[in-house]
Amino acid sequence: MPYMIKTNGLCKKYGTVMTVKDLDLAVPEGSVYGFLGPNGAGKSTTLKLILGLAIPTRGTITVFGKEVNSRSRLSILKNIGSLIESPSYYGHLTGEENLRLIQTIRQVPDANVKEVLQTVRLTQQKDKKVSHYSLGMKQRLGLASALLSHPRLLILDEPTNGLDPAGIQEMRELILSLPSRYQMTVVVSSHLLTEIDQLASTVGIIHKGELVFQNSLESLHARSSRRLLLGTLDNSRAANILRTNGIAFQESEDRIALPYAEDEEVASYVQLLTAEHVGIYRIEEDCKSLEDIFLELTGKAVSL
Ligand SMILES: Nc1ncnc2c1ncn2[C@@H]1O[C@H](COP(=O)(O)OP(=O)(O)OP(=O)(O)O)[C@@H](O)[C@H]1O
Repeated sequence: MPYMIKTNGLCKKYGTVMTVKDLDLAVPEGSVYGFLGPNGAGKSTTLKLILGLAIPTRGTITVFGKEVNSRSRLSILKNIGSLIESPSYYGHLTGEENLRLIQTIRQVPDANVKEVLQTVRLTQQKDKKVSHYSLGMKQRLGLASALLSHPRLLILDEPTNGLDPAGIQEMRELILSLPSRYQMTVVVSSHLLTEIDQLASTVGIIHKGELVFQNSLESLHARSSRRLLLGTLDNSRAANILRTNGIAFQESEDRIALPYAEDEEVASYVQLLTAEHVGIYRIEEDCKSLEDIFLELTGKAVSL
């Protein structure tokens, strides 16, 4: 699979603390890569390393198949759009005027300004002063300036932070439309599982600077397997009987957890246990949620 970004053993130390540890990121071309982790996990640091805004302590970064170093950095950066921390603007200028300034500096075709304003749905407000923009509008203007030169790679650090629900929804729809509209790869970081769940095709989960999961969103979902929880009056006897009969199970708090089974199989478990006089008072179906999986991976409750 062709990758837009690959990092190899990437490390960043601040003082004595290893903020990013041995990170092997692999961002497939054309994907929306959701970079998920609790606050302080090292997401922003990693993104800054990729953008050359911080220097790795160890390890390598490859973007567009080229290793990022002091010589290649500028030519690589030309093809990356980014939105990291709050973008700064001239408040006394309009949205369009701000974009025109960037367009001139970056020597991007004139027509791109109109086009990106449309993409981020700011055409109607292009003549308003930016100081009168809402936070959501400012964030969309930031996205517009990141898109101005039609980069092949877009890096967005917590792009919905601080937005209201309508702003979040708008930003989400926008991000989802980008890969096909511009044939670009998007990396988007968030501490919100639900957000990544709605945006990403590939997910990387970082915890305390380490990558604890990296795969497709489907494979993350596949971990949320269904199972059966059995409540019996004597769990240790029930466990012995199941074990003797070669039935796989796990003891889970005050329940016995069995892999999901069809009706007849469930009936046979009941028969087996009741024949041995183990009282069954409850059978329930349970599905490990994405939150449970996140908790397993990071040992930390997820924000929703
Ligand atoms: N320039 C710096 N100097 C020293 N420590 C830093 C620096 N930048 C980040 N850190 C520390 O590195 C750790 C990871 O920070 P980082 O901003 O990468 O996390 P994050 O996952 O993006 O979280 P958040 O969503 O809270 O920004 C934090 O403990 C932070 O204090």
